Amino acid sequence: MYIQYRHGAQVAQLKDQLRTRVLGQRTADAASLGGIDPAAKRPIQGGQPARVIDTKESKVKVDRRFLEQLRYIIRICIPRWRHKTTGLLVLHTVFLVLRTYMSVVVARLDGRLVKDLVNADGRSFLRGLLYWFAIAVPATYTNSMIRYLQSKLGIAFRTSLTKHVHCLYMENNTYYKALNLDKRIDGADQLITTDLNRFCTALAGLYSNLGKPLLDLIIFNYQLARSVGVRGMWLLVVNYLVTASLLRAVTPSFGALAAKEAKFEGDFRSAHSRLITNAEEVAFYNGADRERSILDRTYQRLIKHINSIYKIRIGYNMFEDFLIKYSWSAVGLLIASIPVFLPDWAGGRTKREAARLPRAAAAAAAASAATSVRTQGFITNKRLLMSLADAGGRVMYSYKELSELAGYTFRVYNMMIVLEDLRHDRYAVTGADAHAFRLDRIKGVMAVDNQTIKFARIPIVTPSGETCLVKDLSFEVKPGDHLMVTGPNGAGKSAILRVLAGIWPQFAGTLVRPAFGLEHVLSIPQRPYLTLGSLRDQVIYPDTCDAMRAKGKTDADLEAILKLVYLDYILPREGGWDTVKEWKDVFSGGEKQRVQLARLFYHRPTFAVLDEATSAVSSDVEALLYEHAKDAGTTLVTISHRPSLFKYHQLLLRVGETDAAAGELDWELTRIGSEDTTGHDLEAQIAELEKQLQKADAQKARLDAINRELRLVADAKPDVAAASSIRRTLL
Ligand SMILES: Nc1ncnc2c1ncn2[C@@H]1O[C@H](COP(=O)(O)OP(=O)(O)OP(=O)(O)O)[C@@H](O)[C@H]1O
Repeated sequence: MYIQYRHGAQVAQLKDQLRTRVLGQRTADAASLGGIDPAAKRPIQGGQPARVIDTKESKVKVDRRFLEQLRYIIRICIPRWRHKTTGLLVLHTVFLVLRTYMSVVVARLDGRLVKDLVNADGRSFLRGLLYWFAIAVPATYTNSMIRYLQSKLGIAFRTSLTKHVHCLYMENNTYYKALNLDKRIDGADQLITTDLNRFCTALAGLYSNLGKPLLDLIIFNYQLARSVGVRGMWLLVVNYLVTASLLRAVTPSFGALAAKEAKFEGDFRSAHSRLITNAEEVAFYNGADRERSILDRTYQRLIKHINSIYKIRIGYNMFEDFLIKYSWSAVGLLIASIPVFLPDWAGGRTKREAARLPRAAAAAAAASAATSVRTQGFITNKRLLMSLADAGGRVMYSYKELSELAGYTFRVYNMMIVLEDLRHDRYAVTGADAHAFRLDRIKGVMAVDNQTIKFARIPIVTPSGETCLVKDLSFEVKPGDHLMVTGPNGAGKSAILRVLAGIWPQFAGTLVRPAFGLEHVLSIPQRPYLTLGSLRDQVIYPDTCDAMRAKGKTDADLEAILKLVYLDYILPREGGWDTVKEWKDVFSGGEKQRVQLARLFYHRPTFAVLDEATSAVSSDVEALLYEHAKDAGTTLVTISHRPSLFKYHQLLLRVGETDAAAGELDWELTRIGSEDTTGHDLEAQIAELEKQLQKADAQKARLDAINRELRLVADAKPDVAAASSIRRTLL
């Protein structure tokens, strides 16, 4: 019987019969969706444009955009005030203040020690030394706590961000969409593992590298103002302003350079990952030289870029050192000399100390006391100025770090925005105006019926909307109606399954399918997937051991399943269910496929979609597997080129075999056993027989050749036994 659906009527009927739900709207409740939670995993939707992001690294700098991006990320790191990270920040700040206070105390003590030396006051000097050691203990503790808390802050930022990104990445198949449907980010693995870490380290470092010197600047300036007076302070402020504007003018765009470096690092890493994933194939092809040239090329590009950064840094560092180390020291000495040469300009504290000098004493004693007070003041001021120069220097250096942070912020922010877009099915549509199908105009409708898979006028289109592989596809599979899908390579057979699974967009038409869940539909892909974990984990994937026990299944049940797929021998071979190995390297191609089939018997779905899932399994075993699957009550949807599988199915869907250019539909649905498929069956069987006949001819020719050789050998050496032994060997 020939079945060809009438699309319009079919769709109208569908609409009447089924509770439908338009993608992108969550109007139906769980009950009306056949038991699935509407917020649970859904097929991809559309209708909203993606947010426009600027992906040009060259535009990265410390500006308003950077601050907005940073604010966005920090709000994810610290979502509320009563957060663990806030506690860390407060503690870190306390230690930073403590360190600055210690620096002031040390500067004063230093001045006092030198004064005692000049005065030759041994007792006071020894007392001062005692203070010196006493302060060393809390000072060193403070320093190491600052380093510890900085690392803890970095980890806290990273944990919050990684959790957030994992949530975005793993929900609603975003990881698949980032790779296949939207090209705005490349190397998501590098972004999540390396760039995120660099961002967090830079942010935590910046807080202490910028927060501490800023605090130092305030406190030291106040201390200094009391000593060197207002004019001295003005000189200092002018010095800061001039230096800062000079540095800003000459600083290269370190942010853009850092973002580019991170990208090249990502490319280099992914080149290595590709080699690891495809090591066996490369080895078979002897492709080491070709692969090495790819690795070398990506490495060279990275190194060339890093070298150019180093070269840029030579001139910049020279200028920075000249300004901060030498000019600032000279200005510092000038300022420290104010109380000595211009006592009228000095600050209040210096004047008070000068006033306390003994007036009535002898001239020599007065001169000596004045010298010691001046020395103490100078040493204290010099130390404060050195600390100030150090703090100012660090603030200036931080500008470079801030620029680099801008680079990492740019990459992390863009990744988050894209992932968020993809999670909500917002795609970047490039040059798609010319296409009939667009990701931002998805009109597909989906309904849930646990006993049906039904396509009604659904076009099978590549995700970009560029190529329509199958036009207005319509078919229906009910339990027991096993369907086989055939067609030439690249016709779009697997694409049909991708639309069914909701990982490719359904641009139009109506899809009726069971709720999402492996007990309803299990898809077994072309390339077997083996997960990290024990042998048991391979069979029950994606369930965990606890989930398996909760379902009331035991290891004995799993053993029975292994028997069904003729894999029971692997249990003793691999050392039991708890053995953990890199299973993709342990199993042969056929074994991998049979492990995948074991999952089918474990989950026992209503429908199983097998995409060339038995291509590496021998025909006799394949036949038994199909029989077992059908006995288990699973309805099969098989993609295969093997005519030998026809007999296990009721329906045959052929795609890509008609002349689509002539306006015909490029698919055809027939019932197996009907006149049409019988013809197809016969053709396939004739082709198979012809192939075998050709083989027989080749074997006969080989036999003749061997007999001729033997005759020659027998003529030369008439030893019949030897000749027959040679014959056995040759055959
Ligand atoms: N992510 C993608 N983006 C764009 N085009 C794609 C994508 N994935 C596959 N295609 C294209 O879609 C077409 C159909 O692919 P599909 O995997 O469905 O073929 P198939 O009929 O299953 O072929 P085969 O028998 O070789 O497995 C191919 O031409 C392929 O290049």
